[in-house]
Amino acid sequence: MSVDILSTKLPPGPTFTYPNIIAPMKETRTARPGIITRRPRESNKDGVNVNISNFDPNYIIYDSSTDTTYLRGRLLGKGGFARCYELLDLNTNKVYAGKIIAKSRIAKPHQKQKILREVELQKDLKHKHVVEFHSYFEDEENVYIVLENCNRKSLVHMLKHRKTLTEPEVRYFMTQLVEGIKYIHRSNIIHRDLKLGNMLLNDDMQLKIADFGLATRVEYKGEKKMTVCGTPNYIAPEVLQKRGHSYEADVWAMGCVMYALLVGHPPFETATLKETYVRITGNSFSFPDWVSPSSRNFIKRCLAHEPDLRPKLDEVLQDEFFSAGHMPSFLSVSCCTNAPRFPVYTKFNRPKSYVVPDAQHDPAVERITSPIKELEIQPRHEPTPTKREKSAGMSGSLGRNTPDYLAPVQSKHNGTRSSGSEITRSDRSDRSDSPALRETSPKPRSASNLLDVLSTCLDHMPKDVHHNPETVMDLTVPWVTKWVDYSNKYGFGFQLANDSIGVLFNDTSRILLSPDGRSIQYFDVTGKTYAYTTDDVLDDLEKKTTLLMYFAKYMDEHLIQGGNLECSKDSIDIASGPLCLKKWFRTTKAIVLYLSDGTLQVNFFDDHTKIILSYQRNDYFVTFIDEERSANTYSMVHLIQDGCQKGIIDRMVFAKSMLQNIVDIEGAYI
Ligand SMILES: Nc1ncnc2c1ncn2[C@@H]1O[C@H](COP(=O)(O)OP(=O)(O)OP(=O)(O)O)[C@@H](O)[C@H]1O
Repeated sequence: MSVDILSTKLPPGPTFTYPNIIAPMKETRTARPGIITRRPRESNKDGVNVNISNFDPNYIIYDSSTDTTYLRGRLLGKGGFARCYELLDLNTNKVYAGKIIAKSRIAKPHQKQKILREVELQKDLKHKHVVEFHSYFEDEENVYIVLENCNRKSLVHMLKHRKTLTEPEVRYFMTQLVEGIKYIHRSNIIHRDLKLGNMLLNDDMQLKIADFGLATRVEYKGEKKMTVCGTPNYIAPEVLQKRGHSYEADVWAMGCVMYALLVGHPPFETATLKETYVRITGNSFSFPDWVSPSSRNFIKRCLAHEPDLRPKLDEVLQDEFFSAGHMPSFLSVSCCTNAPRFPVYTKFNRPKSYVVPDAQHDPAVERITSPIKELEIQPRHEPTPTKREKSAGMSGSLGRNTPDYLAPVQSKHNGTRSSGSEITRSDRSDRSDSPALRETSPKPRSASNLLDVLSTCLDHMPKDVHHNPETVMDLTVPWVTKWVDYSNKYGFGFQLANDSIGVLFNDTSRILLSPDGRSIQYFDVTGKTYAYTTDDVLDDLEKKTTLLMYFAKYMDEHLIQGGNLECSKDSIDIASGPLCLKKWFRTTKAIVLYLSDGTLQVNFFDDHTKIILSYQRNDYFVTFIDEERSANTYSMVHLIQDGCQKGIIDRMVFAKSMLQNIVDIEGAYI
């Protein structure tokens, strides 16, 4: 809670005149249950989902001045005067934060004054780092201030869980705080109560400066304010000493906020107010060892005893603290409780200028002037033959192109293998008599080869089996663990089992964030690849990189992994580059995902089961993820021999028709 400290001992500040803030108050009343004629909707016109179960249909608040009915929802917090609740506007279905102040609590004139000042100063402010004012009204019992909803609480709550924040997080919040204060000062307002509790967070982890209850307007250039107000731990020495203060008092508080975020408590905090004030006026504070030199320097600059020596807000973002070191482009809400893992950052040498040859196809790379590193996509090549393959006389693509077990499959297909006989490894070495297969199967990872193998498997496996075939353990299956289809606007986001995250944009370019979250690869529409780090994003790829981060954040916060299928983080890069989603499409039944290593995944909409067909360790496998999200992988060799349940076979048949589509559309060599 903020307090007008020492206010009883000091002469009052400039007299507050009732500002012409709101049109003369019209009659308002709290509506009674039963007057709602419109059923709350589950989403508003911005497409934002509203959880209507959070709102009490029996608690209705009515603003007759605008004929707006609100439902009261969850309690967001309590202050000295106010209780703040989520309010659902039934006209627009938008959720706001409503500060509700009981009139019985604001009987004294200065209390009412505080509220009016807050409204007067905040009502015209519009900035992404300042809580937006929506409306103000009264009824017989309460005063209501309706504000932008910041439902991730405040930096106080975050610090309570986390104790201290990492330097990149502090850089992220401080940059936003500076932007917000710069705007407030440009509007001739001094906030005078900047502290962690007044730094609110919305769902996107954007900082929003709140609580203008102690703010004041500077009426003329050079005006000094005399009222002693603020929150003890954050109050500037010139305010305390009544020397007259101005915007610089906010810069001081900014230094206190940054110190608190890094160290866990404000710089002058002591057990008593008196001792705190002695420290503030004596400029006595120190840093624990772990605070970096650039953080210390910046905090020291903000905490200069003389206001004129503090940095000017227009310049602060050039301070080394902001200009060097990692600056996250977004923070996940999980940061409220757990420290994020940030990459180790390396700086690349940027060539001075570079223009992508036919950038006009790709708006986001129209003016690439500073690619960090251009990588040509290597033509897909076959892996070098293994020793075993060499000694077996197999070389290059021929040996690889015919997977071990296909010879017996083929011979069974040709009627040369007696039914029921066991398929063994030694059987499979007899592959030289399968030329047809070789001709139609140019690469083991190609869609056409997978299609052939799958067809053979389906043709020959026993159909009336009720038992589960032998499962394969210890296999790294590449698959899409999460996806989000935003192709009506941007593209298709996906997360792979190795934790890499990517987006297949509508313009056919692709972007991929490595599993450790450090490096990004961008594949433009012509197939050129650009590699850079999250710390050093190519200017012209900022938009797509930001979109990638939004997709990542969305999937992190809203989606659960589609099955319990473990995958080691670094184990599924393939010879031709990092694993990536190559194609996707939907049917009415399923979504079909085709990966760059030739893996086909089909996610069925009705029961959320999934089938994954992959080529691993020279064999083909079928992975089935059931309704309970539990995964089992079978070798196609075993399936041919032992069969499997009808449900799996049906899904394999469907996958086959999807694969046929891919081959028909894209050609055999995709
Ligand atoms: N826009 C908002 N969105 C979400 N929560 C909010 C919002 N505004 C305020 N709150 C919550 O409500 C609490 C009370 O609000 P606030 O501190 O402004 O009340 P107050 O009584 O005017 O404050 P003070 O005691 O600091 O004078 C805050 O601590 C915060 O948790």
